[in-house]
Amino acid sequence: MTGPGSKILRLGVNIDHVATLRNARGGSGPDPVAAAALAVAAGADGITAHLREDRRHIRDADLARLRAEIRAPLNMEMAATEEMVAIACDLRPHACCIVPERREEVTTEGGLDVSGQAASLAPSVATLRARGCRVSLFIDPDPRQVAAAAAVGAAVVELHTGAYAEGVDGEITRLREAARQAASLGLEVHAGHGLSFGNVAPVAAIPEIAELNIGHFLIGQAVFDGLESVVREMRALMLAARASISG
Ligand SMILES: CC(=O)[C@@H](O)[C@H](O)COP(=O)(O)O
Ligand SMILES: NCC(=O)COP(=O)(O)O
Repeated sequence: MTGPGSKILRLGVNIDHVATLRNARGGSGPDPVAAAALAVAAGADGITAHLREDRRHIRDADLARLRAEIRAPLNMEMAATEEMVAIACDLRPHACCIVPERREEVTTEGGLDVSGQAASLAPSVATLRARGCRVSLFIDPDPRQVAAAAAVGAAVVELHTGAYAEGVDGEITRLREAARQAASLGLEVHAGHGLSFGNVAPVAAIPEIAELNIGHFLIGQAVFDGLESVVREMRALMLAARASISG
């Protein structure tokens, strides 16, 4: 098939908030690695896990088990700190997505300021690349940030969809334009944050986007429908939206 709708669209399932539930009681369940296995069995194309500096959800041992036990690409989200770069170099996940982190934040509130921190980010990107990781930068859909991501040597940008999910005016246009710009610079384009059954279609229909990473909604909805069912439904919605734009 040719045309814009023929491009690949993968679903990466973020299992962080299975670990949030586990950590609420300090025991071993629910197990985020078992959730990852179920998600993959239901059609997830990859697993995303964010090792926060404060270890509020995913822990080092979870990542080691995800790497050893899950037969799907692992996308490790991380801050660009010396500690995290060393862990990623040891773990060698398929991809490393560098995100901004503020210890007191409830969630990842915005994208990385790549243009303002290019000098400090470039060595981390180079180190991770040298270890064979595909480096992704989690950025707002801002033309300056897209250009800076290409300039520091990233292979991928993940566009932060949080403002879009909150209904900010004009955000879908910014996402479309940023995706087009990134693809024209040779970057692979991903997107994620705050996506749900109700808002995923317009983002999935952006032809340059190759991957969506979705977590909080899927884990929450799984309480009602089961994890396998919500992963299947999300993939179906994404692929239907993408098919709707094929020429
Ligand atoms: C970077 C990102 O968007 C995800 O990691 C998401 O933030 C889930 O983790 P938190 O809810 O801890 O931010
Ligand atoms: N990078 C975005 C991600 O992994 C999932 O974000 P969310 O769906 O948990 O908001």
